[in-house]
Amino acid sequence: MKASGHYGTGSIWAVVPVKRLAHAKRRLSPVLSDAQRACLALAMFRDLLQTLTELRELAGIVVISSDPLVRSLARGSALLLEDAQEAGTNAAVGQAIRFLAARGHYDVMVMPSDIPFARAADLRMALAAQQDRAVVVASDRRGIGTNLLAGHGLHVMGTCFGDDSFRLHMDRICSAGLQPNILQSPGLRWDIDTPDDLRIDPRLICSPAGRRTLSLLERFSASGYVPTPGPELLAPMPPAW
Ligand SMILES: Nc1nc2c(ncn2[C@@H]2O[C@H](COP(=O)(O)OP(=O)(O)OP(=O)(O)O)[C@@H](O)[C@H]2O)c(=O)[nH]1
Ligand SMILES: O=C(O)[C@H](O)COP(=O)(O)O
Repeated sequence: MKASGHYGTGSIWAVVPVKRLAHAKRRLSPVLSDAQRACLALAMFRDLLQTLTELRELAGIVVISSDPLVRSLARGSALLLEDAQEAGTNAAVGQAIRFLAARGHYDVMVMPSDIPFARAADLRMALAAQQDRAVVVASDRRGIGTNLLAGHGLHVMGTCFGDDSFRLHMDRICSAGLQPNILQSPGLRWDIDTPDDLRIDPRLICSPAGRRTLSLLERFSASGYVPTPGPELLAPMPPAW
């Protein structure tokens, strides 16, 4: 494929849709200003992109966005697709996975841009779990949303990101006669959607992933916009990490 971007040795393409920053994270508007939400969305995306670029096991990364800043920061690491419609997550993801399928790339790993704590090890697990006729799914920590969906031929199955997406994806995988492979990993479970999600799990604080996001949240908290994190935030990671 002829385009700028990051190209590894594998066959699976990572796909990340990114909304225009000015419209991002509306559910955080009770606690963060417009500018803060845009900065947070950008920090989370950059953390995830950095981790993805460490994964030589990927074929490459596709970022689909109309946001000029997102596009300029991703240039050089990802293949950029313009999201002219801006018609929501599924439309953007659909465009990206059809683009790849049309070029003979059927293996994809789709993630929202708000999972900054996803570690390279988590994503490697997802890549390894993606086998023939298996679709890998990781939910958010509430078991309601989908933080990762990976499989072969997802452009045929389609995606159902949005309300209750984990259940909808599971239904769709089963109806398609595919095998759901559910991935449980703390780094993948923590997306940041609501004010409650800003109280970051202490186990994530020492994670190698999410550094920009954490440092931004610390700055917000110092300026009094979000609840000040307690001392538990500095607790060491448990041995499992
Ligand atoms: N390219 C593109 N990405 C989108 C669009 N809508 C949402 N996304 C991305 O899809 C993922 C899930 O987005 P949402 O939950 O709808 O939006 P959000 O900004 O995370 O949060 P809210 O505004 O609070 O709903 C994130 O990576 C978004 O940036 C869109 O219209 N185009
Ligand atoms: O289920 C979903 O739609 C995903 O979790 C992505 O969206 P989010 O930004 O709401 O996490």
